[in-house]
Amino acid sequence: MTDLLSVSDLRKDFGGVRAVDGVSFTVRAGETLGLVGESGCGKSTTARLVTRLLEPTSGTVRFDGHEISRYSERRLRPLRRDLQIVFQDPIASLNPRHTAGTILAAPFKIQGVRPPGGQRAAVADLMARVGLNPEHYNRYPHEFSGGQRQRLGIARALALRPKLVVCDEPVSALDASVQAQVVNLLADLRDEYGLSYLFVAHDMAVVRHLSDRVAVMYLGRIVELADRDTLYAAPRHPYTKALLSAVPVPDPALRERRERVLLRGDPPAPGQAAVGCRFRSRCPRYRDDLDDTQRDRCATEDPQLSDDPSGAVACHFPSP
Ligand SMILES: Nc1ncnc2c1ncn2[C@@H]1O[C@H](COP(=O)(O)OP(=O)(O)OP(=O)(O)O)[C@@H](O)[C@H]1O
Repeated sequence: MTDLLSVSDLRKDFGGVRAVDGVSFTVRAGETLGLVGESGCGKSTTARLVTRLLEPTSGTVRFDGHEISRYSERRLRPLRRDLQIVFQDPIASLNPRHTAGTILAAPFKIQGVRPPGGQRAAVADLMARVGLNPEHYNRYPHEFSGGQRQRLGIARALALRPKLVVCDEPVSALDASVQAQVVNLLADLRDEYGLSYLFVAHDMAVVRHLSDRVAVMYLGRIVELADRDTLYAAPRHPYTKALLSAVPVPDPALRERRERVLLRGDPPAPGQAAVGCRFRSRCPRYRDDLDDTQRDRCATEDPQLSDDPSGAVACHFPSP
């Protein structure tokens, strides 16, 4: 599989805050890479850097053969056809004064694309494909429910059949029952159109459902990256373990068996904890399992993401 997106040592500073601090990953053609972590870890910033809604402080973003990290808006425009984003909050990302029809016709207009059967028919097709009633063509965003608005946001992203869709917390603003429907829609559309996703979310269960591989982010860095099944069955980084232990398990029998890892303390502010492992202030392993010599290593040496074929982990003492 070829890499559609390749991100290397990406950094973004906002004033003194280093929101993204040396992130590297790839998304292969046809693949879904999940990017998961707590609020504030830099997921949204990464999504915006990759889609070049933000310009990186340093590092590179290579999309479909183009190194776009310094591209001007004019040079980006033709590539935007193939590189789309779905936002968390469809209310904020849809113009309240435009009808569904106008919103969905915009991508064709902006790119100067004339769909074979005409624009109106193309928009009606799109609406039907994402489960919206094409008769609601003249409705405004506020006349749709939250889930329907997100379907509209997805339809807009898919209008020009992109290669990569960056989904930035696409279901976290929705009710649980609606979340599952939208996640299933994203899965169906991916299979039908052969899409690749960078799927950004804080919810481990949602990420598991869609991803082929998963990257776990903590304070601006990727701390673990592995195949989905490997990561969920045998997490190696103490932070990944903690995130997984917080996933609700519906079956009480399973709940009994699972060891709970409690994270104590707040994460340090981004940009701080520059010396040593940035997770150690909350790390249950550091606190309970390591001897003084081992702890000293965590306190002085910044763990780098290993390049292990079975999965990469940025920890000096990962679980086997
Ligand atoms: N435009 C900005 N100006 C200043 N600081 C910012 C800006 N955008 C993000 N940050 C800071 O960068 C850090 C990472 O934010 P980001 O939104 O990328 O995290 P996140 O993991 O997506 O969290 P959330 O899920 O809450 O959006 C945070 O400390 C945030 O306050």
